[in-house]
Amino acid sequence: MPHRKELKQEAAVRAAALVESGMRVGLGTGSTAKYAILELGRRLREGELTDIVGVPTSDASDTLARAQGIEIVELGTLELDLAIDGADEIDPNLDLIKGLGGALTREKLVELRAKRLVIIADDAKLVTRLGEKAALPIEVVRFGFESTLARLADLGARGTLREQGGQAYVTDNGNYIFDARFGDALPDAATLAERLKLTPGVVEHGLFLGMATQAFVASSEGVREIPARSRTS
Ligand SMILES: O=C[C@H](O)[C@H](O)[C@H](O)COP(=O)(O)O
Repeated sequence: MPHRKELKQEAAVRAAALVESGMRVGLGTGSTAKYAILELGRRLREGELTDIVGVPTSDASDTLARAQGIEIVELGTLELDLAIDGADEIDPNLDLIKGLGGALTREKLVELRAKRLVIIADDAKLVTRLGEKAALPIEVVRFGFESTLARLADLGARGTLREQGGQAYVTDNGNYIFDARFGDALPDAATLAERLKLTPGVVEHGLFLGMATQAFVASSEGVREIPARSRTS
């Protein structure tokens, strides 16, 4: 039976095959997106691809992509042909929870500029309802974060401020992350997403609704393509 790492790699290779010479590509973050960046590097080195530029969604992906010889450009107002990224949960509509790797804000900024968002994952990420397994990461500014967490509690969020090495985890943007739970699954994800955006102190949340256009999900039976659909946001 293939290891999770191999499944992630298989899904990533399928998505990276969609990249053509001359494309502008959003580069995701995490243990699955890493394989897509490595595969793009391989394709460039072996002459299968030329002239692509990448917009990374984290400092880690920026460093990895540069090491792979991918030309990096600023997001600015660029329109991207394609973005490839992992996810923490994928529901049957291709709505997602993202941000376990802490990169949700830049991921959303980059992936909203992409004509297509291709999600890569192993089958452990598939859920019937968002929030079944993963907490919802919410990025909050550090200033007065206690009062922001109190506002989130008023919305029904229970959870913890993310830590790393005994210290509060700090994102590439200098903020904290609150990993929120809302009971057994999220209530209405669209309503929750709106409320979170209206909460002072919240920078971004990990609900990616109507954004993914396609997914490659790997299991021991192979890679299943969840076909393209149009974006609604
Ligand atoms: O902030 C991190 C991202 O949203 C990742 O894409 C997500 O956490 C999935 O990561 P992984 O592929 O490591 O499971």
